[in-house]
Amino acid sequence: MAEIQLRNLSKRWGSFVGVQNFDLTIGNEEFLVLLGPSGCGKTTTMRMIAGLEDITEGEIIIDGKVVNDLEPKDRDVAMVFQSYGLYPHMNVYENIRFPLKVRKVDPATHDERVRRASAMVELDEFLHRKPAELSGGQRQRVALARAIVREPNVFLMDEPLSNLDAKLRVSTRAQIKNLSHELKVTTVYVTHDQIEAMTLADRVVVMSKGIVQQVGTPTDIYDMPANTFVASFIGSPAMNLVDGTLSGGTFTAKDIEISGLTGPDGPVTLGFRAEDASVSDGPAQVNANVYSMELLGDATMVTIRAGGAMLSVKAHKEYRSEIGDAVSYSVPSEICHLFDATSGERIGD
Ligand SMILES: Nc1ncnc2c1ncn2[C@@H]1O[C@H](COP(=O)(O)OP(=O)(O)OP(=O)(O)O)[C@@H](O)[C@H]1O
Repeated sequence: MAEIQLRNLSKRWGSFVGVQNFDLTIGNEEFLVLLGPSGCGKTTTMRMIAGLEDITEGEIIIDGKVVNDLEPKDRDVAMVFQSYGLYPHMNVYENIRFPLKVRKVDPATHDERVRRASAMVELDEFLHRKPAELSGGQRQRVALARAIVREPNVFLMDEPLSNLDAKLRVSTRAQIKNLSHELKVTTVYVTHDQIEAMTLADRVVVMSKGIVQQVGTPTDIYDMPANTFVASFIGSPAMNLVDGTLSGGTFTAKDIEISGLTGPDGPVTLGFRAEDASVSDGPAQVNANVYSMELLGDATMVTIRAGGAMLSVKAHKEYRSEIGDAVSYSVPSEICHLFDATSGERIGD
């Protein structure tokens, strides 16, 4: 159990900024996900917490103690990486036991601890196997068990699912969620996959170019993106964004007119989610021609080009039309988000 305080944390290599002024308290037992595109500074932040990367500026405080100068081994954090880092010559049992030996934990307790950790990730039947005799998912579970067996104060997980195929990723994700519920260990989890972030996190930190863009619960981030970067990074498909002009509460762009909005007159970016709008037979706010139509099984995604942007709406699964057909979208003002045209920052609630 641990609270982690990151106080104005920065990392620079020469003039290149990897992470800038990261300031956040991670609560005891919280599952925090660092989310962002490749190169945004997620791994660097995690490596600073682990003690694998020097800090240029700022402080890391774990349970009230500044750990900036502590060696990784003295920080009581366990890491799980995307490459499993298993020892090929050791069987599963010995791989899981290894951290206990290194840390000189009382040998009398090893067997019970290894068996408890391996049971948690359902590896009981594979203890005698070598890593080469395991599937990718099983190897990743050995890596998880090896972190669990230490009973650390903090788990740090860096894209632990990225080497697994899509199906295995979903089941292992559920297992991590279940484990974190059972173990109640403060966890920092790095991913570029927004679905992983949304499903696992108590809170998500969205990062871009070394800078924190928004911190919030998955619902906060989905429903109230702080800026156009977050809006376009979260959700599948991403939020529709279109540039236009707001005047007296009415947004206009080519083929689009939406009234009843609140915001200052002038250029703005309007956003709405595909599932919040609908294809309309009656009077509608967006009128254009179908650019593409994709059958998703549970819905039909209809995309048009309007206002210089591609805009998608989820229609009923039985909806059909042809490319080029005229189509209308109903986009009520209540589902719309407004962003400053220059800074991309959210306007109002
Ligand atoms: N030792 C280093 N020297 C110089 N630049 C570095 C070094 N390590 C990382 N960087 C740079 O810092 C930035 C952040 O890297 P980081 O690994 O934290 O990104 P990330 O968000 O984890 O990306 P990914 O998802 O690809 O792992 C990148 O632009 C990277 O090239």
